[in-house]
Amino acid sequence: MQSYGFELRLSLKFGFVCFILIANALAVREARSILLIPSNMAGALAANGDGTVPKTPPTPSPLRSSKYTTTKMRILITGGAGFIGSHLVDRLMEEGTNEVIVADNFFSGTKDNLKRWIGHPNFELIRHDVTEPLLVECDQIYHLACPASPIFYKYNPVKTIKTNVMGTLNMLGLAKRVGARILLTSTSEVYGDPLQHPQTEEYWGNVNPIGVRSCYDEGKRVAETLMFDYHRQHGLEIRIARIFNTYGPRMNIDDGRVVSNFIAQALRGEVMTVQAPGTQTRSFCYVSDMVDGLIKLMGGDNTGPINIGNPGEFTMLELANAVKELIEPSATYKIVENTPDDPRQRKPDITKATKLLGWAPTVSLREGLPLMAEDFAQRLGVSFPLQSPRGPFF
Ligand SMILES: NC(=O)c1ccc[n+]([C@@H]2O[C@H](COP(=O)([O-])OP(=O)(O)OC[C@H]3O[C@@H](n4cnc5c(N)ncnc54)[C@H](O)[C@@H]3O)[C@@H](O)[C@H]2O)c1
Ligand SMILES: O=c1ccn([C@@H]2O[C@H](COP(=O)(O)OP(=O)(O)O[C@H]3OC[C@@H](O)[C@H](O)[C@H]3O)[C@@H](O)[C@H]2O)c(=O)[nH]1
Repeated sequence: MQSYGFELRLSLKFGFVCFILIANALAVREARSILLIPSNMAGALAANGDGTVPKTPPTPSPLRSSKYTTTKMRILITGGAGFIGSHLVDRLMEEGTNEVIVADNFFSGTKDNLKRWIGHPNFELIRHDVTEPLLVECDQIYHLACPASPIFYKYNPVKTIKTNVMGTLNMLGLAKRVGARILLTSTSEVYGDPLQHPQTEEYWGNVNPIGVRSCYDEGKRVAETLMFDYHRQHGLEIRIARIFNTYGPRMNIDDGRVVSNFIAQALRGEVMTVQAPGTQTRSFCYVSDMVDGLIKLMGGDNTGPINIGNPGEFTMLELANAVKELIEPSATYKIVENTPDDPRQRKPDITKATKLLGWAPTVSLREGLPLMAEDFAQRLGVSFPLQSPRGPFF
């Protein structure tokens, strides 16, 4: 009897130990299943690496895939009546395979910049403010609408930030609706007064959030944020160009930017206004190089942001001397007061543009300045003998 009791106690103990072990194993597996990522998700998270699951892009209009109706590429350019935009229109229209639609409110652009194309069967011009929604069937959107000159964007700062935020939201909504690829012309100003020099796209910037330039600098930063949020959330095909200072024919003569100011002042026989200290630097990209870069970015596979600019860096005093030498030898300059928050230095690192887009600027300052001066002279009704460039200036 005693041995029977012993055996019973032993088997009860053994059973209890087994129960504990099994319960423990189940608890551990349950805990792990809560923590472990389900296998079907693992790939997705790995794909984005940021916890979001990639979305398929919105479907384009059925016309895009129609077999019998051959449509041209329908390209919307907001801000297409402006300086860069009108050169982009020229290039896309000259390709002959596109239908181009410009939406512009003519705040800083003019119809005059587009007179060559008005009435052309593949061209349409709409007077439209992008802070209001726009419904247009299209395949690509170049979103350039925003005043670029500090004089213009500081004129109505609230409107400038509305244009950058609401305007970009409206264009992203349109792109999502019609399944269009959208390119934003952002700016080197997203780096603010850079502490990194030259600036790479990984640099987060040094921007004053409440200054007189913030409507533009922060507006463009928010525009970039919105572009990436639509990309991550809706799978939109986005492209972001961070454009550095660009110059060339068709800039507003009274635009207030440094190259247009110096050339107009020299041609008019006025003293060039070098804003203090004059040792601050910029890098200038000729407009035809800029347009090449934008088209390559839109046609490529990289979302960006990608710096597009000319790494040739020089001070404002050097620029004034270049205008004196190349445009008007009798020109003189004076140092005048600068505006708040003016960046002290700016120079693009264009490694990504070169490697990913196969792009690099081709027009030197020495070649570009006279071409711009010839355009200004003709528009100002003054004579300007175009001197042949005497070798690369920078
Ligand atoms: N030129 C540069 O050095 C430079 C540098 C960096 C970034 N960018 C960017 O490139 C783009 C074009 O610059 P740009 O030099 O041709 O300037 P721009 O002022 O000549 O052209 C801007 C165009 O947008 C239009 N526009 C402005 N607000 C609008 C609105 N709310 N709705 C519709 N149209 C509107 C203007 O009328 C103008 O035609 C801008 O987005 C600018 O921020 C330019
Ligand atoms: O008459 C002038 C005008 C400007 N300047 C100086 O020239 C430098 C460049 O000023 P600009 O107004 O031409 O242009 P910014 O560099 O301020 O902005 C420019 O580049 C960034 C883009 O996003 C902007 O759209 C473009 O305007 C500044 O240091 C300014 O102080 C002068 O010395 N004299």
